[in-house]
Amino acid sequence: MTTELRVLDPSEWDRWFAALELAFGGLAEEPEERALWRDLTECGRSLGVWDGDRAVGTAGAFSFRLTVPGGAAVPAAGVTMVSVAGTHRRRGLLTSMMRRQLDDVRALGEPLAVLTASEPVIYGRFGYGAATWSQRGTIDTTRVRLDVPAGTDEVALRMVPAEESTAVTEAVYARMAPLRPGTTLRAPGWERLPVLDAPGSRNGSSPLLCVVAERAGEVVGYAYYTIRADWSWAGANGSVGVRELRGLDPVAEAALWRFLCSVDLTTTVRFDSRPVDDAWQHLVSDVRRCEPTVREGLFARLVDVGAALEARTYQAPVDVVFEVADAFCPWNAGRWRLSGDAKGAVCERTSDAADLSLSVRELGAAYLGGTSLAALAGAGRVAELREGALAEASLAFGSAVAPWLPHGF
Ligand SMILES: CC(=O)SCCNC(=O)CCNC(=O)[C@H](O)C(C)(C)COP(=O)(O)OP(=O)(O)OC[C@H]1O[C@@H](n2cnc3c(N)ncnc32)[C@H](O)[C@@H]1OP(=O)(O)O
Repeated sequence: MTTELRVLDPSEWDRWFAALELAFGGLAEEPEERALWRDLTECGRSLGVWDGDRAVGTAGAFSFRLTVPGGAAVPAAGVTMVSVAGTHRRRGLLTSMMRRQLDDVRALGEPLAVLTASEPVIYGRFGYGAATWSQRGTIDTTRVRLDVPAGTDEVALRMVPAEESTAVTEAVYARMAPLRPGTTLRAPGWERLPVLDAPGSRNGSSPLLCVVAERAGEVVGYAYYTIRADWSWAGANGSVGVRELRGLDPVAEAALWRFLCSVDLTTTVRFDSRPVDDAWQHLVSDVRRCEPTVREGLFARLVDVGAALEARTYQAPVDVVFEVADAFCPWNAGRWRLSGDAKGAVCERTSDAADLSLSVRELGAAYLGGTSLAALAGAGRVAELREGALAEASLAFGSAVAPWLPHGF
């Protein structure tokens, strides 16, 4: 078998994307969604593996900026659209694309690469660690009350056609993006993602709906949602599905939750992706009944350990030497001294004795403050070589606001 790995030429996009669709189960994306991904694909940094004129491997990268603890927006490669044809799997094609991609990311000077995984087992070997967590739940609105804060009645709610909503909702998104680590800053074009609404993807739900929250004429939040009607002999049993909900302050957010929990003829509100520290858990009278469950969201990979660790701040003073193992990107391997606090940090090579030993995968997991170094040490994945260093670093790496990825890519 002879295959060629090369940068994607825009004229090859259809064949390249069809290979991706086949690897993901063979269903073609809805035309609206396909067009969006076509427009967003950065061909110059997308890779294809070709067997003759057949695409057998695909891997893309978006030029993101990602909020990190402290609020900086750090350049990050958003790894995406990865696939290998069933006829060519387990022969190292993925490994060859990951090799080329991480070399390219390094050459571009992006300190981070991030991705969401179809299967979490795939990417650890390439140095990616699970860095953010996401929560789903179902509020049974027939049994669960919402206790909203004072002032909620002063928030006015207005329905806006989803297709006309993005100027308003993106402005809210942009104001909130620096506040939560793990959030991508949305470049032009990405505003189409939250309002994708192909009829073929609705699965019996309504078209996408948008409600905007306002106080004294100012927009203070929004929610995108759908309604699925359902009737039984006992009456209406419909369900609200929350796609996005964002309030600039707690009262605005509570007003949106209250609205969604009181949609007529529905008995449940379902959501698939909320931060693990989200306020809804404290608004409801019975969180247990909402059956919250958590899973990993964004995986992070430090492509340049020094630059990445300097780009964020630390919530407590820290001065530790890491012994980093990184077989896939050996330029990161060795000892690094990190000295920092809430104002900034320096991370440089050192020959001093190591305080903590770990692989770059654990550093990626801990990087955004959503996975604790102490917890990783509890699983044997971080070794403490100086007493006290683990507690010091684990505290410093934490984040007052849980990191969270608000949308897929
Ligand atoms: C960011 C994203 O886009 S996530 C989307 C990922 N894509 C998919 O899930 C689509 C369906 N799957 C596929 O296309 C392929 O199976 C891929 C891309 C996951 C793997 O491609 P391959 O070319 O077969 O991987 P490759 O041969 O380089 O394997 C590298 C190693 O990973 C292991 N591996 C690869 N995929 C998997 C998997 N799904 N589960 C467990 N191990 C895996 C291989 O066994 C191999 O291990 P080894 O180094 O110990 O021998």
